[in-house]
Formats: sequence, structure tokens, C-alpha cells
Amino acid sequence: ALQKPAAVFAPSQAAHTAAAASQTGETVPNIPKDKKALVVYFSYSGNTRIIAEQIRQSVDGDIVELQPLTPYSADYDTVVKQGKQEIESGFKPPLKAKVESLAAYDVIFVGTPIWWYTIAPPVASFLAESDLAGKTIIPFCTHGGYGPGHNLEDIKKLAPKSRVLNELVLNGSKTYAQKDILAWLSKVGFGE
Ligand SMILES: Cc1cc2nc3c(=O)[nH]c(=O)nc-3n(C[C@H](O)[C@H](O)[C@H](O)COP(=O)(O)O)c2cc1C
Repeated sequence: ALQKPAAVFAPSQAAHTAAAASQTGETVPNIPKDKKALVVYFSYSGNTRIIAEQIRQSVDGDIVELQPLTPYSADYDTVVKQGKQEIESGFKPPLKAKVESLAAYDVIFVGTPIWWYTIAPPVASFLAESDLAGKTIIPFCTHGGYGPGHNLEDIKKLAPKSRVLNELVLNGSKTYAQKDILAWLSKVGFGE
């Protein structure tokens, strides 16, 4: 399944308009909650970051962007090839910073672009190096049209002591209204 040409994962940047929409659009009340939430995500070309910000806005939580110690190339095709190698070899790149104070959060949203049908390597690094026992993990991903692949299974494998809820799967080239994000949040039971 990994033999598809690199061109199929062409960058999709239509999501940029979503940021503007979520700032100028409808006002949405925060979901009432007694749990403290953290949004942790990686984003190479910006699509997952937009969703991460929308989630943070809806849950009124904190947010952390994962960054590999060695940044990925600015050249997209180079990254598509490198990502393939990293995923096939199970490489988990060292992160620029360890995510601190996880103990303070009950719920951790984990966001990733889909790379070669799974989570991006920096997200694998985060899951592998963090103590997530007893946490509720709510995954979300953006993909380029080929769907979420096996990323949810891979998240569960890397966080065996967490309760991993259903994933929000989004197409990175589409835009999502804040109310769509809220609808998903209440569907996964956040705030109950
Ligand atoms: C290394 C790499 C691998 C990718 N692999 C896939 C894939 O397997 N399936 C897919 O639908 N999209 C794939 N894409 C496209 C991204 O998942 C999609 O553009 C996503 O929204 C990017 O999120 P970001 O802007 O937060 O980095 C890939 C992109 C890159 C850079």
C-alpha cells in the first residue's frame, strides 16, 4: 500500500481560510466541563494546526505544537520521501521540547497529519516518550484524500494505558466550521 507515487500527497492548503472563518464567524460557547484539556499536535504544512486551534478554542484548554529537533525540509517532496523512510523504519525523531506537566491534564487531544497511512513520526515520539497512563486521548487527524489509514490503531499501540476515544478524521484541504468541531466534541462525550 505504500507504493503510491509521492505526487498523490500533494500539499493542500485550502484550509487557510478556516482560520479566518473561525475568527470572524459565529460565536460558540465553550462546552461546560470540569476536566482540563491539552491539545498536542504536529503540523508540517499547517492544516492540522488550524484544527488544533479550533479545538483549543472550543474546549478552552492549552495547546502545544510538537516540533522535531531537526526541522523537516521546506521541500515538500523531500519530506514525503523522508516520511516514508522514517515510518517504514519506525524512526521516532527527538523532539525540540518534551511536553511538560502532563499530570495536570485529564484529557489530551492528539493531532496529526496522516503520513503514509499513519501518524507523523513526531507524534509517535510524543506518544512513546510520555507517561499517558490513565489519560483520555482524543485523536484527530487531517489527510490528503486517502483517509486515516491505520493511525488510530498505531496511536492505541503507543498509548496502551490510555483510554483512546473515537477520532476526528478530516480532509486537510477542506475547511470546518467551529460548530462542526463542537458537534464532534459532544459526540465523543467531551464535557460530560
Ligand atoms: C510525508 C507525507 C506523507 C503523506 N501521506 C499521506 C497519506 O498516506 N494519505 C493521505 O491522505 N495524505 C497524505 N499526506 C497529505 C497530508 O496528510 C495532508 O496534506 C495533511 O492535511 C497535512 O497536514 P499538515 O498541513 O498539518 O501537515 C502526506 C503528506 C506528507 C507530507
